[in-house]
Amino acid sequence: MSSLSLKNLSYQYDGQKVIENLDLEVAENEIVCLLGASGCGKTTTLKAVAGLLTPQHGQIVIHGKTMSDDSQFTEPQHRNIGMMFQDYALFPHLTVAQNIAFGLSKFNKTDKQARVNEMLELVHLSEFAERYPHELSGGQQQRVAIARALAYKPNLLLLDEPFSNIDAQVRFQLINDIRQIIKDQKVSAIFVSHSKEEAFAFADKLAVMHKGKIAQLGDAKTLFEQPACKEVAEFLGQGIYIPAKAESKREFTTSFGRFTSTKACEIAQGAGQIYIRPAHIQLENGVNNDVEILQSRFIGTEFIYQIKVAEQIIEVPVESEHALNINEPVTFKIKPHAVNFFS
Ligand SMILES: Nc1ncnc2c1ncn2[C@@H]1O[C@H](COP(=O)(O)OP(=O)(O)OP(=O)(O)O)[C@@H](O)[C@H]1O
Repeated sequence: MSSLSLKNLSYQYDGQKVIENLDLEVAENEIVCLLGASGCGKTTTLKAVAGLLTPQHGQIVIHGKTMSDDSQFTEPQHRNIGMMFQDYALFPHLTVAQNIAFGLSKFNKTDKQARVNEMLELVHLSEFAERYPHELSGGQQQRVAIARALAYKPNLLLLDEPFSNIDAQVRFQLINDIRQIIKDQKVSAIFVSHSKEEAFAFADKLAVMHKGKIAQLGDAKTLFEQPACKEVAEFLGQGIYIPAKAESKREFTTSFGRFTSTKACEIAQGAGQIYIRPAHIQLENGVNNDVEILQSRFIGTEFIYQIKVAEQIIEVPVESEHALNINEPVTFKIKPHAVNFFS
């Protein structure tokens, strides 16, 4: 059974369509990241799942129970969902232990104390039980928030930009810790982020949103290597489009020469474009084939060259030992890789 199933979900604010016929399935114990450009409807989707707004159309099913469809609506407090938002929303006048105990009103005193202790241990904050939120670091506050969200054993956890206030230096350690906590508790989670690096580190699957729909759902490697559309390709990493003709599923002709993909591209047919990421570009001194070096900078182990090619600008790293002589002609080559072709 899916943990969460969204079917044909639509939502509009004052006539402005934000989510349109959105479908999404989250499996049990799976962490899915809603990823996409600002304003594409990520938070609105999360709020609809939480029951904080009422979709105009569609169905929301959590663990086999319909929470919302055209004829019914379950209030947020009856959805058994844990929520965590970017400001953590801890109660400043309550201690860490009291914050975690907050949602446990249905537990008796002994069970409540046992569950709070269990959660404190889980997030490694037992010795901070009597502190107040302002006496904790950002990462510790966030661990309290996750402990509170998990304390009453929710069916589903919703996290909106949970790592955005965390210092970059500790962020990835914390992401690993919290991922492990969620996995240990065998809860499914939907997580909203702007950052693909966070999504790659935290989620099992990514759901890239575009114009109120899920453009593609899959694991990070699949989305990165086989994006279903230009929006997904571009969102997951910068690149440039090179006009190309598919001679077969593997052979492509471009103005930079003939090129063989390392993997068959099933949709390749006729004239189109291939999407080239910096890692697929090889620059070397030789004959200039319509590439212009705009800038170069040294960043330690490599040089970064900003180049203009096919009327687009891209930054390409080159290891120091292969540094270019930028006063001489430069050749643009496409390295062997699994091609992304768009017709
Ligand atoms: N209460 C509201 N009233 C009217 N429009 C709203 C409201 N909340 C959000 N919107 C609009 O709905 C669209 C989607 O908003 P949403 O917050 O879901 O986007 P998002 O993908 O989470 O964006 P971000 O990444 O910037 O947080 C945006 O165009 C936003 O301006």
